[in-house]
Amino acid sequence: MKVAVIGAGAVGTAIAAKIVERNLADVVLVDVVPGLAEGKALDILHASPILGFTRTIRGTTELEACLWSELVVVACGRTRQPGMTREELLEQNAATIREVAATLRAYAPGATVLVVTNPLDVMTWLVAEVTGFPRKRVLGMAGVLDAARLRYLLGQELGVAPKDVSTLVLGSHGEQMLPLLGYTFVGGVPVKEKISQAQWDELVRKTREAGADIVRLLQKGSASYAPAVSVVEMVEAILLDQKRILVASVWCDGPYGIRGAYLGLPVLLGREGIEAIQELSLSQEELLCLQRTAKEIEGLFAKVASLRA
Ligand SMILES: NC(=O)c1ccc[n+]([C@@H]2O[C@H](COP(=O)([O-])OP(=O)(O)OC[C@H]3O[C@@H](n4cnc5c(N)ncnc54)[C@H](O)[C@@H]3O)[C@@H](O)[C@H]2O)c1
Repeated sequence: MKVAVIGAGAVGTAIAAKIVERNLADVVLVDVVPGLAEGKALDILHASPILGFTRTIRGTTELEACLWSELVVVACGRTRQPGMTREELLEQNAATIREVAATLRAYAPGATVLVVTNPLDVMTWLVAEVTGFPRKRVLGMAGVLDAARLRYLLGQELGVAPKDVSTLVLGSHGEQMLPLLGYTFVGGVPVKEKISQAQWDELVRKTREAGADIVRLLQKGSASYAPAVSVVEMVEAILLDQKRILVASVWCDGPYGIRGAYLGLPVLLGREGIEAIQELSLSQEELLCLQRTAKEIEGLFAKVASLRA
């Protein structure tokens, strides 16, 4: 099994390391900076005697090395600077993603592509547009991370292990993310029975700002460890055909009254990529929020398309 990880920065390198550590697949790590991916790959391989993994990893500057990969993780491009929104990365990252996607179309035509690059939903759409791959094979990671951040915060608030908190965060990876109070449970008990609306609102605010808080603290670069772990959760679900139900940025053309947008929805994830979109029962307000978000993301598609003209 071969996985290509494009971008040997903070996120891409952590993803590559976790894939081989878990013996999920052999990895090709690609970066445009000479020596970077090769150096990172060697560093990871030197851990193999201690961690006991047997999968290999190779670093290269050649995008063509993704040849016949079954899964490609796209984690290249710019990160936010303090004070920036993810959307402000659109122009710079669109050019990079176009180039990468054109290579994938030629060299990895059977691959499932998992996008990490921001702004997430629109970059995922761009990969689908340029590759022309069936849309069930092009998806993005954000909802797993946003839910993990909310689960952590709820665990802290209630003094329980974050692992025992479950939740769903739909919509976009940004200001418009939609955490679902009615689908949030602590040890199987609805969280509504444990916290007030004001507490919930505050935790949602902190979740929305979690990425920006890390950017501000780091001053250079953005979150990488939890994003990488979130991506590998999805990689595992795909490679091992686990039929997990996870939130991914996916092409929605009908469900939730949304026609023609990439945004975060719960899906059944397996070897075929997106095997189904789960339709949840939402309040009128939640549904409207999701539909409004889809419209905003569609606006970004148009903006990317105009950049090309
Ligand atoms: N979806 C999410 O939840 C999420 C979370 C964290 C980061 N991100 C995004 O992931 C991206 C990567 O983040 P990072 O922290 O690893 O950034 P980074 O700056 O550490 O690494 C990015 C790497 O991409 C490489 N690159 C640029 N153009 C390339 C190309 N054409 N081919 C191959 N490599 C290329 C750069 O040389 C660099 O090494 C950013 O856009 C960031 O905003 C998304």
